[in-house]
Amino acid sequence: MAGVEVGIKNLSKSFGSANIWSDVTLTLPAGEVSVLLGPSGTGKSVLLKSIIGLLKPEKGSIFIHDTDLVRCSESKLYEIRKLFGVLFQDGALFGSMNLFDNIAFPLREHTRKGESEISDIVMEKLELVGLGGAEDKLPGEISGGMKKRAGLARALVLDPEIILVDEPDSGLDPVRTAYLNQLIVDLNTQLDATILIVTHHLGTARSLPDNIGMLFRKNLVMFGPREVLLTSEEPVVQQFLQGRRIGPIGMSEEKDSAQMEAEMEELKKKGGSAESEESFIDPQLDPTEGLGERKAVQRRKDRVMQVLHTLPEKAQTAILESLTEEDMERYGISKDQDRTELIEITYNNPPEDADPFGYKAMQEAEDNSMVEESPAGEGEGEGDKAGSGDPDADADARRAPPAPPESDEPLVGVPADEDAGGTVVLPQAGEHTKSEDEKSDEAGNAPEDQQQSDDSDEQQSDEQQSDEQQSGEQQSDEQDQQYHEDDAKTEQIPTGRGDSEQGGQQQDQDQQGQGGQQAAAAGAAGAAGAAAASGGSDDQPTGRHHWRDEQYAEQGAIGAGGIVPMERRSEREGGDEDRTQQYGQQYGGQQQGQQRTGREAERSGWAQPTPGQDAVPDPSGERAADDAGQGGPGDQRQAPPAGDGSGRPQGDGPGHGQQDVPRGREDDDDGLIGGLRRMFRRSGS
Ligand SMILES: Nc1ncnc2c1ncn2[C@@H]1O[C@H](COP(=O)(O)OP(=O)(O)OP(=O)(O)O)[C@@H](O)[C@H]1O
Repeated sequence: MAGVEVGIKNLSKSFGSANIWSDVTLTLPAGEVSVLLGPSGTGKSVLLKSIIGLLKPEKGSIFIHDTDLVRCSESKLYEIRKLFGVLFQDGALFGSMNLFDNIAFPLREHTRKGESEISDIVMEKLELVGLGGAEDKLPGEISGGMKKRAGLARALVLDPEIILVDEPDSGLDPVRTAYLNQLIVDLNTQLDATILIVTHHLGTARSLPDNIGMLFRKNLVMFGPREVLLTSEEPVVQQFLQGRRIGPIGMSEEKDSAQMEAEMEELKKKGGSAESEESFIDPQLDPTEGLGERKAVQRRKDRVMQVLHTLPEKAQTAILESLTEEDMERYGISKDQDRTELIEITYNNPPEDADPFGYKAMQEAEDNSMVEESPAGEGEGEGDKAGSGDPDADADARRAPPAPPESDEPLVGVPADEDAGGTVVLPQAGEHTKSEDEKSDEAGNAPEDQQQSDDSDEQQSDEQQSDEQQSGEQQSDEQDQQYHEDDAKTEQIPTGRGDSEQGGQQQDQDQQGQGGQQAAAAGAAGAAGAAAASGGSDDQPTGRHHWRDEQYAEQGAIGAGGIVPMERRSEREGGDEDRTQQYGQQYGGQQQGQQRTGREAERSGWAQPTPGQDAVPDPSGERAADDAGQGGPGDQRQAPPAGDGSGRPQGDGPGHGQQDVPRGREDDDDGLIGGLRRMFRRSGS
């Protein structure tokens, strides 16, 4: 069983007036490993927390199966979270529990397994991460690297289908990092889980993932197959991947154009060159011998071959060169076919059935979410009062019809700034300075807001800790009530089981200097979770809702949820098949009549030129808008979502997560692989 696809569309997140990122659109392909890069403070962790619903973006959608996490009810969110395993930056271990109990915690909380079974699972996971024999140690007695591995073991204990890992390699020595990376590849091989890793480690970024994305200047600069980023000519991507000082990224995230030009001049005077080193592609890590093949490899190849025509030439060349003889046979490419000619062919005759960006699927899901998830009883969407933390208000809100959208707000599921959404374009050096000023002016706030928000982190964490103390008593009662509101899973969860006590104990440990950072990580997630749950501002946690903080912190920090009962799993799988069929129907001819030009690539952020054009970014989106002939930058009616390059689920493929069979049918010329074959055969003859 493959992991679950995560579709993110036009997502925007701000804290107060400080925008963190806007219009982030990408797909984490089912069962593949993706890495998210970006300078410090660009909001990578915020994105991770948004994906598990610990933070609530103000715009956009996050689709898992057919549920939009941004708008779904709390109980639905709780359910979906069970699919996740999360490792936060500092492991977020309970300082007062030994490693065994830390790792056993989610099993004890969310399953009915007996102690002997729990013990087997815990020991197996400890062995897996190389911590066999350390089960009796307290977090305060082990190294940072061991804490990370223990956190990973805990994230894995419920066999998650989506694994989010925030900087697994920070503070680790290079050898341990290499081991950890190998472990992640092996896990992906064994679990076939969808994995997203935030990292600053270039070796990890180059050798581990199937896909790479990068956040910069409040945008997702790119997201796509690894070959695209690793061969990219975008200055910011090159600078980051080569770890150079010269380039758009400065000490405080970015430089203005004047500073950059001055640096270039200086460099030239010294006889240096501003040209970057030749980009190169490291081989991807293979699973440890004996584990078998990583299923994601073939799935990814199939997917990438369908979007080949949208990728920059260098990436296409790299992908074509990586094909084995078997692959060439699979896609109907003859051995003596010229690579340049192949690129021309894919460009001019893209596979007929491919819907590489899955825009329609997300649109459809959004429409469905308007119809299915808005009614009373679910309590989501704009004006959602359910989840406020007040059981009476929640009950009222669930009974009440959905509030009509405010005039300047989007309809549920439809981005307000449709014309500006979706396109990831790389702002030019200096442009950001201007737009930031403009934004600040518009909001009536100085750019220092961002700094203030940085500063508020610590303060928030302190406030939260004191909230934790105050809200301990209140927690048990309210938590009981909340759990009773949730459906069948209530039975699985022992209510109010000393959680506040654990929070208190952890804090004690922190005050003793043991695991302070862990608590901060868990606390931040919890604070955000509380706000997300209340549907209110997520940057100002209140004591009143604080019992939720701990609940969310646990869910977030400790594997993000409970085990999915078998009957629910089958429900989900069944539902998924239906959806796969639905996608198949949707896409059955959806793209056929659609014009496929360089516009798609251009819109996708790869800066792929139309023939005869230079590969220059289109920062304003004007050229793209011209091409589209209507709308503004990011006109979703014409353009696919930005740069995901991931290929949303296709009719007969595993893209939607539950089928192990390779995408496309092999024995005839139908399906997507058939389309690829026809395309190449046309050219080969
Ligand atoms: N709960 C919060 N309230 C207010 N601001 C926040 C909150 N969480 C994060 N931020 C702000 O969001 C911005 C992005 O933070 P984030 O931790 O996501 O960055 P990052 O890219 O992960 O950085 P790093 O690589 O250094 O870990 C920062 O300016 C941070 O101060």
